[in-house]
Amino acid sequence: MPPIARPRRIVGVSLKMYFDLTSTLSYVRGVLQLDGDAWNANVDLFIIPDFVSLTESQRILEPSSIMLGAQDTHWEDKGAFTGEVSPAVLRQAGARIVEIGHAERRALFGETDESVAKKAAAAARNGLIPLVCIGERTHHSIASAAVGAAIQECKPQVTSVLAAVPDDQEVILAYEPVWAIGAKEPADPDHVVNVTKELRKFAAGRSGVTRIVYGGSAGPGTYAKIAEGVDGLFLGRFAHDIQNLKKVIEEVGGA
Ligand SMILES: O=C(CO)COP(=O)(O)O
Repeated sequence: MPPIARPRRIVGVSLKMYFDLTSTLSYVRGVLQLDGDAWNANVDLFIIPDFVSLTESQRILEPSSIMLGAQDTHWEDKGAFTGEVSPAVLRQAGARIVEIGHAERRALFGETDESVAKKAAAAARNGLIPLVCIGERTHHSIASAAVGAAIQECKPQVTSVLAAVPDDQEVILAYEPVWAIGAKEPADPDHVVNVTKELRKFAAGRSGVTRIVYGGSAGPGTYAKIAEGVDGLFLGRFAHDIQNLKKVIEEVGGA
């Protein structure tokens, strides 16, 4: 059998709630300067600022191929849902991707597999690519047990989402072990490769493109060690320095 073609690689950054409005927009302008033929050929790039910065970010990124994302969505398109943001409005504001179920939202804001699946369906319905964050909460010290435990915890997170979106819907799965987020270093590369190889099997047979990226203290030097398992990286703090982001894009595009 010929090897299964791997999807196009992708790198993304979530700014979470780290920056104020001015810093966010100057970051987005800085990233725009990185857009160029050298890496465009191999890598997709996305940025996820806070909701308020979306429309201005869209104006900045308009001439580029850089995709804009939102950090969350509501599962209904409109109605009496004070404080929530509609996926239809996100699309109108220029978002192409919507992040759903980040570990911080699951831990701090009561996000569940059920709400994540409903949000993924809402994203799909509105022409947005769901970027669904999954990952185990506990770091097992025995490496051999850690992979099985991670798969067990991630399986319902993945399958509930894939059951909720059309088979041909493009999906990005971000494998982010909770214990590796906000840490000094990313998770052990062997662990990431072993877990993501198994996760890919849950999406086998889908007709829609399913990309798997790794997140959790990722930065320059991370991708090469885990390229066997993932299609790219989802960055947090270590992309705040735009030169680091540039290095990562070059590494992912060239690997
Ligand atoms: O949560 C993350 C991306 O969604 C990763 O954040 P850090 O890279 O800052 O750990």
